[in-house]
This record gives sequence, structure tokens and C-alpha cells, in this order.
Amino acid sequence: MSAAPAGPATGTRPTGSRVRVLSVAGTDPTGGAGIHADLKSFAAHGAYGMAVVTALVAQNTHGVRAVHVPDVGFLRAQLDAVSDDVTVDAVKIGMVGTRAVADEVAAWLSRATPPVVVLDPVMVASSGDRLLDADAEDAVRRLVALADLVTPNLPELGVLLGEPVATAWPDAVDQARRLAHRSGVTVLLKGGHLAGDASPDAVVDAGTLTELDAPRVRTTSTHGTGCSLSAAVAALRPRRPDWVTAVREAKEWLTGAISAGEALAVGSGRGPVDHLHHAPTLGARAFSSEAWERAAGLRAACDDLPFVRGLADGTLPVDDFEAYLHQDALYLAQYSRVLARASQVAPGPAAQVFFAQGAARCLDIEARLHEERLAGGGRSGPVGPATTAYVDHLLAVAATGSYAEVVAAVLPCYVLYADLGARILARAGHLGAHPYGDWVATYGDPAFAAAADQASALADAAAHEAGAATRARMLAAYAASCAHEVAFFDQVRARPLAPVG
Ligand SMILES: Nc1ncnc2c1ncn2[C@@H]1O[C@H](COP(=O)(O)OP(=O)(O)OP(=O)(O)O)[C@@H](O)[C@H]1O
Ligand SMILES: Cc1ncc(CO)c(N)n1
Repeated sequence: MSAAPAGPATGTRPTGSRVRVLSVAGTDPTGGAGIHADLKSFAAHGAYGMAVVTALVAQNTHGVRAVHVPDVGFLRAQLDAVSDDVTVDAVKIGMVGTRAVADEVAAWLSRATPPVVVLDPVMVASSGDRLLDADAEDAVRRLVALADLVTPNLPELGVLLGEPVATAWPDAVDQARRLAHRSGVTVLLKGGHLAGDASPDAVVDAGTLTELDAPRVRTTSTHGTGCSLSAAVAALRPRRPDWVTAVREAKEWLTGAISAGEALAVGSGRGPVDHLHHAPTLGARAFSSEAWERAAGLRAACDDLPFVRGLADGTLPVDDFEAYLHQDALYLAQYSRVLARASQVAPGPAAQVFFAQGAARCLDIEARLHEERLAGGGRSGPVGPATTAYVDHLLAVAATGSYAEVVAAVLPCYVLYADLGARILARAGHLGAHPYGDWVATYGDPAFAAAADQASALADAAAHEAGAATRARMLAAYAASCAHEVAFFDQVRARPLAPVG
């Protein structure tokens, strides 16, 4: 702030192991905006977060229902409780609500002189509800003068200048320049309210302009984006050389957080962003058990297939079984390549060896089972459509997905077969009389179960390292493979294959 002319780049460096950042803002009990968003933003950027409440807001993803502003004496008590005890490396100021609050915060800034002050001049919520009294706009202008960075959206910029709201980006940039020039602060102009395919922002100070382009995400999850961005910038600035560097990094993170917002399934209005989309989640359920449970419907559908029932009780016509084995041999030849890909991109030697051995085993032991069965039959014929679809899915993940996604995509083939094999074996008791005993013995073998467990453990380890977005892609790849497994079993009866040659 202006009382610390050296500024954050040359001022006192944070001395703690984490940057200590304070949010002075209103609340959002649904967790998407205000101090709730700020604290998540701080955590997402490795900062130690603190919060002083200016106003209690009864709001959700649809809008604001009520605002309660506690008396400013209590606000002062909160602010002093923090600064009397804790070194504050950066402050982010959000909703102030009233003139009295704005003035109280201004007085505290002058007393406490925190080295980095980011002001988000909150006036209207994304729902359109007012969050600032009309007579408080002057007080917010006074706060601007005490800030290092101010982060208006287009309407707020218009109010700060006392001018009509800009509708075109060049006009808004021009306004930002004038605000920076007039007040001496750096302006982060936010383009979220523009129409079009882009959501650009710009960092403007008296002498320079840096535009930061970003694609506009097609989503309704934009509640609290302004809060989240300004908090991220406040958390980063003490550790970054300048505003542009901090803002660029924060904006890249925010675009990812916006993209991951809908998957949170929070509220039915304008939902929040996923602040921790990039981060591993401590305490998350093991990936393999979550994916397995989510596939319960597909597993039940699999058990119900005439093919699988017939395979289990031995009533399946031999012809059908052989048609399946033929398709399976074609499948395994490609599945082996996908396992080899998992080995190629594996993060360490244990996974590399496991998947390399799996790739060899597919071609070796399992294919031998098929050849013995089919020997003399000389079964040939085209690749079935379900085989093609399954293989295409796996090869696409192998070609474009990360290691984590490849492991997720190959996992159903292990775990569904191990489960099916073990259950059929348990039901049959002994396999002497079972017409497909060799198949059941292969997949019911405890060694196969052990391989499935090991594949699951590797997928869990990959998921543990991954952020929420990668984990979501892993779940999708796994679910798609399960659906392909069902269609694969079903293709023999559903769509008679080419006649035995
Ligand atoms: N749909 C979107 N896709 C990508 N980025 C977006 C989108 N909507 C907003 N942003 C970005 O989010 C940040 C906040 O922008 P915006 O102009 O919406 O601020 P705001 O109105 O203060 O936000 P809030 O919704 O919290 O009131 C900016 O970096 C903006 O570019
Ligand atoms: C408390 C609070 N601050 C800011 C915003 C702006 O999104 C909001 N909706 N609620």
C-alpha cells in the first residue's frame, strides 16, 4: 500500500514457511464466494489463510437473500486481533457493504500497513444482487487509494470512475488506464462480463498494459470467480516478482477451476468453481473402490447377460464360446499394446515391470488358452464391432491420456474378469465337469486375483498423485471400459459373428 513505498518486491520478505494472507470480506454459506472462496484460494496456492468477516450474507447459487452487517466496533476488534498478533504478508479486501465498514477497513490499513493490499471492489453479486450500499461508493474510492492492486469487473470500473459502463474491451482498457493514472494503483481489469468466446483480463498501471487472454469456458460455474481470482493474486504476489506474473499464474489456475466447477454438483443456480481441482485430495476414497462401486449397474448388467449366465452354468453353446474366444484373442493382441503403453509411461520401475509383464502375459498364457481351444477349428472372421469399439477406446486413451488414465482404462479388464472368474469358480466347486473349466481356472486363479489387486493398487497410487480433473478423467475412462466389457460379452448373441471358417 502507499504507506509502504518500497512495495512488495523490495519490501520485507515473508518470514514464515507459508505466506500469511488475510481476507477481509463477506460470507457465502454455500462456499463459492466471499471469505469461503478466498480461504480455498489461499490454500490452493499454498498460503496460510486468515479471515475477518465484514458482513454475513445469506446467499446461495441463486442469489442473495439477506445481508447482516455487524457493528463496525466488532469489525475493528477482529482486524486488530489479527494484526496485533500475526504478521500479515498480504491482504485481500472483498465485500465491504457499507460506508462505515469501508472507512473502518481504511483506518485499519493505515494502522497496520500490510505490504500487499489487493482490493476487489465488490458492488454487485454475479446474481445481480447489490452488495454495496449506494452511498458507500465514495468510501470504496477512498479504499482504492490505499490498495496496491484493484480488481474491478466492467461495471465496477465504471462506478469507480463515475462513468458509464464500458461494453467494448478497448473502452474498458481505456478506463482502466485512466483509473491507474488517477489513483496510482495497478488495475486488474476483468473481462468476465464481456460477450464472446474469450474472457480476457488486463493488468494496467500508469505506464504499461498487459493483456492476458483466456478462453471463455461454457459453464454456469462462475459464482465467486472474482473473489477467487483476487485472493489467488494476493496469495501469490509476495512470492512473485511483479503483478503480471502473479496474475497470469492465478488466471491460468482460475480457468481450470472454472472448467472443473460443474463436476462439484453444488447448487442448481450459478455454481462455484473447484478451487482445489489441481490438488491431490487427502482422504479421498481409493480410486479403485469408488470406480468399482460406480460401475455396480454395469456389473449387474454383465451378470444378467445370456452369454455370461451360460458361461457360468456351462449351458453356453460351444459355438458361442468359441466365437467369443476368437474375438477375445483379437482384443488381447491390442490390449497387450495398451499395457505396453502403460509400462512405457509408468512413473517407476514397479509399475513399468508390472505392465510389461502383463503385456507379455496377454499374448502368452491367455492367447495360448485361446489357441488350444480353437486349434483345429481354424476359426477366423472379422473383428466384431464391440471388439473394435473397446479396442478403439483403449488405444485412444493410450495415445492421448496420461499414465493415470491409461491405468484406469485397462483396470476393468483385470478386475471384472477376476471377479467373474472367482465367483464362477466358487459356484462350480470343482471344475472337472465344467465345459469351460479352463477359462474359469485361468481367471478364477488366485494369481490372477493378485494381478488385479496389484493393478488396482497402481491405479490408486496414480489417482492419489492426480488432481480432481485427472481423477474425473480416470473415472470416465474406467466407466467406458466397463461398458465396453458388457457389450463385448453381449456381442456373441446380440450380433451373430461371421460363420466359422
Ligand atoms: N466463463 C468464463 N470462462 C473463463 N473465465 C471466466 C469466465 N467468467 C469469468 N471468467 C474470469 O473470471 C475472473 C472474474 O471475472 P468477472 O469479470 O466475472 O469478475 P466478477 O464479476 O468480479 O466475478 P464474480 O462472479 O465473483 O462477481 C476473470 O479472470 C474472468 O476473466
Ligand atoms: C460475500 C460475497 N462477496 C462477493 C461476492 C461476489 O461474487 C458474493 N457473491 N458474496
